[in-house]
Amino acid sequence: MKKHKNNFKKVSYFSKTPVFPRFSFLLITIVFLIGLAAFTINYFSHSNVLQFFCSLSILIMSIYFIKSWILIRKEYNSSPLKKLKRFIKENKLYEEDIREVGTNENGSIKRRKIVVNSIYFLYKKTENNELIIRALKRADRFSDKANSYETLLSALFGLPLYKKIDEITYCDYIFELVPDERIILSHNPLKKTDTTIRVTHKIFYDISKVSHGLLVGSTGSGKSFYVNSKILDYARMGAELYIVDPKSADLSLIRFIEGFGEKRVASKPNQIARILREVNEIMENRYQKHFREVSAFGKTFLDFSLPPVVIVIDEWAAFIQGVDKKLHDECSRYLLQLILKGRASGCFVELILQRPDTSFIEGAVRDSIGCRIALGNMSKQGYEMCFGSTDIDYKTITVKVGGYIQIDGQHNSPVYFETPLIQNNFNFLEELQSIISHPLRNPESNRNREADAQASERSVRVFSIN
Ligand SMILES: Nc1ncnc2c1ncn2[C@@H]1O[C@H](COP(=O)(O)OP(=O)(O)OP(=O)(O)O)[C@@H](O)[C@H]1O
Repeated sequence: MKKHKNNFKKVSYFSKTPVFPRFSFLLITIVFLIGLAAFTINYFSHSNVLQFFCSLSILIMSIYFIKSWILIRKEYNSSPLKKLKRFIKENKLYEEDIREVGTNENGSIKRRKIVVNSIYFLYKKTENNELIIRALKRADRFSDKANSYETLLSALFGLPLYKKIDEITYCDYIFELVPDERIILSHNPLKKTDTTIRVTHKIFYDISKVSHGLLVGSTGSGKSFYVNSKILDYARMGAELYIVDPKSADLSLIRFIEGFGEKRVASKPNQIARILREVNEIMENRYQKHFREVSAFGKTFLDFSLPPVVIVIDEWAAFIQGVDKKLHDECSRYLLQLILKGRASGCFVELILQRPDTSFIEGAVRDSIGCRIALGNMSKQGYEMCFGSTDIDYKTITVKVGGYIQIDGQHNSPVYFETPLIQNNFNFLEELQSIISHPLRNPESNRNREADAQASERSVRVFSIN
């Protein structure tokens, strides 16, 4: 079996069984015969001690070899190589042709069916415990169907398909050997701060590389619970949080937490516009102060110890539809600026929508959002508006907190995941309060926090003059 580039191993109809499993039976037989010969010689010798030790070592050796042989065969039989070879044969993924192979005794031409072409698969197991099966598209009769084996391959390996990536020259089927697990939210004493958002045990990202979030889902799909877990992650990294909750629902209760109040939590249109303006002002102020010189090239807010500033906006569509044109245009402009310009300065938007609609969020803006999530079942158009057009078959979501996620730089198509579990005894507001008042919350950025506060106060003054 040939090794392909990127550590892939190649399998086709023509692949041979590797040497060890192929000759292991022969090896065992040889060992057994040697043992038998030794036993016979030993039997006819007259020393009892020699007889005993010889018999014992023969017995141990035989057991060891038989066990190794069973293990090798077992490993080989369950290997992707053996399974894919069987798959190719049973599904006739090869081409035969009748060829002349000589002459018969009576002089007539001898013909035989021989295999002339086969589908080619590559496979590898990754460090993340994923099994990648790659069906090659070699411009032959197997190319058209290379992207249609998900059900068969799932059955072959007894694993659900995790991801499928359809490219011009190949189609990758990715299976998780160790399934991902949900995080269980629990009281988590702050030990150190970093800029990671944790989604599941396997899925997480750094906000300095992946900025902004879009969360879409119908009512009851788990959006608010999921955004709570994101808010805690942001709070742990020392972020300055602003909450926009036009429905005055659960999120607006954050105003009762010390340090939030009406200044940071808005429900009424004018308050919402003020908060959006304030965060824009902070962003512009940071650009003026830190990013004007050429030395700032390639730097981000982390290089200047600036805390992230995050604005969480629940039900953007409901809000923007219900305001007059002036406010609509103003708020839309602020949102757009933040999404397009916010990353380097550390100003981020977490946008929550009941359904993705291009009238609320345009394709180009959506594409600037690094982490996009659709919770619950959605129509094809719904998925398309959230992730752009992809070639994946979204499975029916039966678990309430299940959905699809696509993170820039990590996934080139959406993958299934389940949001962190929030148990009944977990008190989100208490946890947020304990994080916010923790002394470890990014002490070195306090100075910059003050500068931001001055900027936002200036913005409030401008707003009240307006
Ligand atoms: N991560 C979770 N852990 C535990 N329970 C959850 C989780 N997510 C959702 N639920 C359950 O589902 C219910 C609905 O979730 P949630 O309120 O987050 O939905 P939603 O999408 O925000 O709905 P709406 O748009 O109506 O506000 C919750 O009250 C809770 O019982």
